[in-house]
Amino acid sequence: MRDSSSSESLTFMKMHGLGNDFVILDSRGRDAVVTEALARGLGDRHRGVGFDQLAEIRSSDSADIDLDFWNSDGSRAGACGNATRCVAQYMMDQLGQDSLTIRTTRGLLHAERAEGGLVAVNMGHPQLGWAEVPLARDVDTLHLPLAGDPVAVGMGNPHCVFFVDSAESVDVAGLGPRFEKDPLFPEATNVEFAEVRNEGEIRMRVWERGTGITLACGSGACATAVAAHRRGLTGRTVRMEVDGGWLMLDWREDGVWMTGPTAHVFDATLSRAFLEAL
Ligand SMILES: N[C@H](CCC[C@H](N)C(=O)O)C(=O)O
Repeated sequence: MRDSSSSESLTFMKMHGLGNDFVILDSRGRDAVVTEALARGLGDRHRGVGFDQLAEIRSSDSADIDLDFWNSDGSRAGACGNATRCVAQYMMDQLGQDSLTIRTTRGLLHAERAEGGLVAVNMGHPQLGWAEVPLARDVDTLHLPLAGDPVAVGMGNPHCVFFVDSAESVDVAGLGPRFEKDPLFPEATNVEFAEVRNEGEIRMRVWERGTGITLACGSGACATAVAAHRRGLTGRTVRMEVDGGWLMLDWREDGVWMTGPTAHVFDATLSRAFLEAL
């Protein structure tokens, strides 16, 4: 058995979904290896590998796999839609399956192959009540008492969605961190800036909690689609252009489905020296 204090080397995969990039560790059949220090060390793009999220696959007794997520600052993420799709692609290929069940901290998720080599995942029902998001106090999640009149949506992690006239001209780097740590969000929040182009299409840019600007955020795309529909701006199905490409969102009876591409970039091994220096 390997554990985080071991000096053995450690193999990992680098994958991405629309440029939202991940280091993925396959820890099935062994003890979990990820610690906050490992997440932060690996997440350093200069001295480590670099990723938006780290995902660790674990053996499961109630699904095909269990899956845990970390941000590059070492904090835990309760949900990560694009990493879920990437891991689903890897596991379905490895197991020769067309669908996969995944246990995450937010519950059981279902993923499957979609047309054109894409992967779809049901990210579950959105959390629309203030306590579920979570927010610090009882306010209307559809109109938060914050400048810009954003919407709060939980997707297993918190999201604060602003509707803007032009997503391209929003200062995401300036506004993102300001709202990420707003006291209304006791666990901080991911921040989305969405421009509704028409009732079936949205342009969205994102500041992720614990990571910063990313090229795509799957749970953020789901939250944005839910917020737009709740505001009466779109239907239940939308195409969404993020900085890294396009996602399809569909808020169905059984949850919010997200479909998009995945890419497996390389596999590599961390040196003992790197692990020992953590
Ligand atoms: N990139 C991820 C979201 C990570 C969420 C994380 N930043 C947090 O909630 O702390 C996604 O595709 O859903």
